[in-house]
Amino acid sequence: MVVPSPTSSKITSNKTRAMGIPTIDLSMERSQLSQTVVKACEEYGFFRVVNHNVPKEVIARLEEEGAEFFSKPSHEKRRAGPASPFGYGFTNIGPNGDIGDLEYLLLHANPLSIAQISKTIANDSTKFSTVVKEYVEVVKEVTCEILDLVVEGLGVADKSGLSRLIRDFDSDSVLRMNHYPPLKVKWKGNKNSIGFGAHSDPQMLTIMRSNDVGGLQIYTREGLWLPVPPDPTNFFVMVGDVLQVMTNGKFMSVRHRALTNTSEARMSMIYFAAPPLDWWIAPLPEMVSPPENESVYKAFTWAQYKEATYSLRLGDSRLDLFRAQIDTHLLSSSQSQFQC
Ligand SMILES: C=C1C[C@]23C[C@@]1(O)CC[C@H]2[C@@]12CC[C@H](O)[C@@](C)(C(=O)O1)[C@H]2[C@@H]3C(=O)O
Ligand SMILES: O=C(O)CCC(=O)C(=O)O
Ligand SMILES: [Fe+2]
Repeated sequence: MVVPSPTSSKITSNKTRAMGIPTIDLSMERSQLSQTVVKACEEYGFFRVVNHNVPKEVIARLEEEGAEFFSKPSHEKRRAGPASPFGYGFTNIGPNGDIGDLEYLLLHANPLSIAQISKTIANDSTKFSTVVKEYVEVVKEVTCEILDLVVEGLGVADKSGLSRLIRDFDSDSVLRMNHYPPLKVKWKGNKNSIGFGAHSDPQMLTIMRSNDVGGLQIYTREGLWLPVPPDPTNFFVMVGDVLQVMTNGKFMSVRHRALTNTSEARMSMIYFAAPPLDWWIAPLPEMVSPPENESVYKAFTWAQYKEATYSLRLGDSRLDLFRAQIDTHLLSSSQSQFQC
């Protein structure tokens, strides 16, 4: 069932409804669950997941490894950088001049890559690598369960068509740990800064959690930035650009950003589920039938989409470049108004 989060007001009208954060209880009866997941993806592109069965020890172990790494002196952390794209990064986000008040670790989710990069990150690289792999495995399962529910709710014939891409050994999924230190300068009143600027995630689905410090905001269809109350024991799920294309625009990737907190450090861990690089992305057959439901997007590989993503700024709207009929005005306005 889509229900308001405990911190949001009771859903009563269309206006207040938009203000709530939908919560999906994974222990619910399956047919109802799949419909609810589809509804949340369609209406918000964002929801909280509870009763996910991920052992809290797995989360705690990664949290501990992250905290240990980020507490090291800068010169030690820099040995794991620069993030191009994988490794340790700070202030710079991506290759095109985007900046934010954060430091991060960006890792490919493939077990061999994790083992390799861990050597540059931790003194006990075997422990670090084991903890990261364990987290990736459990969060991948949650992702696949959600994707199977999506497929079921949409009435797609190939029941594991989406999750198979994420389970594939060559899946291009990544794991990111962001650390937002508290502001050094204390302002009168509350003055937050931008930790991670507004954007949508390019992949299929994003599964994130953070410690008990707020900062994440999502951009609602009503044009408001909605703060997401932190929930360290549960996950937040976001529709990414690839799922928008695969559903032919029925789902829309959600814009979001992270603000820093003035007094407390925030740490988030985010799994971005992506298909293999050579996978062709196009609307699912059921999303373009009957035939008058034409595809809104051209087909492209994930590698092509990534290339476009990395050639643009964080807040730019890359999907416009892959529309079946490109409006010339969209080409020039793919430089987004959402930069901040
Ligand atoms: C500025 C950039 C960083 C980013 C690649 C990009 O060129 C545009 C998208 C950014 C993003 C956002 C979601 C994920 O955090 C990320 C890893 C991704 O796949 O796309 C980052 C990229 C990055 O930090 O490398
Ligand atoms: O750290 C966060 O809460 C959000 C970061 C984010 O959106 C990203 O890394 O893509
Ligand atoms: Fe993001």
